[in-house]
Amino acid sequence: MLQLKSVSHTYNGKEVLNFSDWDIRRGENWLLLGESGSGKTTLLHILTGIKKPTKGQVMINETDLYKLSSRQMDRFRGRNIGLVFQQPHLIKSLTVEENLKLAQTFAKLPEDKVRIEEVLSELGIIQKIKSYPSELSQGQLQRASIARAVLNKPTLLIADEPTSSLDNKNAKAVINLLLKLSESSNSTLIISTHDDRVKESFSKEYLL
Ligand SMILES: Nc1ncnc2c1ncn2[C@@H]1O[C@H](COP(=O)(O)OP(=O)(O)OP(=O)(O)O)[C@@H](O)[C@H]1O
Repeated sequence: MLQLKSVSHTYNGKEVLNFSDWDIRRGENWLLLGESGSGKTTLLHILTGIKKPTKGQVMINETDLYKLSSRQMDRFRGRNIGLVFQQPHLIKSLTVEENLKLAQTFAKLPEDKVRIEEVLSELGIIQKIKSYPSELSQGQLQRASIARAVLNKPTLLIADEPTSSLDNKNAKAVINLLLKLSESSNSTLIISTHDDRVKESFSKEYLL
């Protein structure tokens, strides 16, 4: 479902990052590992349509990502790719529910309150549906941002250092949740991490 072919990226004409080819099948779970500065963030941005690589091709579900127009890209990303960041990126002036509605609107999908309630219940934060991000704990915030990422049932779920700001208990819960959600929707999961607490749950690794 995802192929990375002959991809490299050059910053300022000198910093060259070469990425080995990567072939991911639907439903697989992968860890993206590499030292600081090895290019993990760059690669995640390339995989999610945020950064066009200097060379090479990214195919997701038979779509050549960088052949899409920016409009098509926004729609494709909203429907096919769920992103979880290190720090939850929710809009502070909107409630949890409004943040999720926005994710449906961005993907040009109809507003679906039932789906929003379903996801928040699954993640154990339905009681926070009308709360603002500032009223949530760190663990709840991370779960709200996971809710947003999985809302549109993406075939590819990508998490960039999702556990680094969490304590052991929340880190384990978040990993188990990501594994469970990706399994139940048969989506592919890629997690970039330094976190040893995460490594034991995965067998496939892409090393930078
Ligand atoms: N906008 C930029 N301009 C120039 N060089 C950049 C830019 N962004 C990243 N780099 C360089 O590219 C390399 C890879 O950076 P990247 O952020 O992808 O690494 P990383 O593996 O995510 O690191 P970390 O784990 O520390 O976040 C680094 O040497 C970095 O200095």
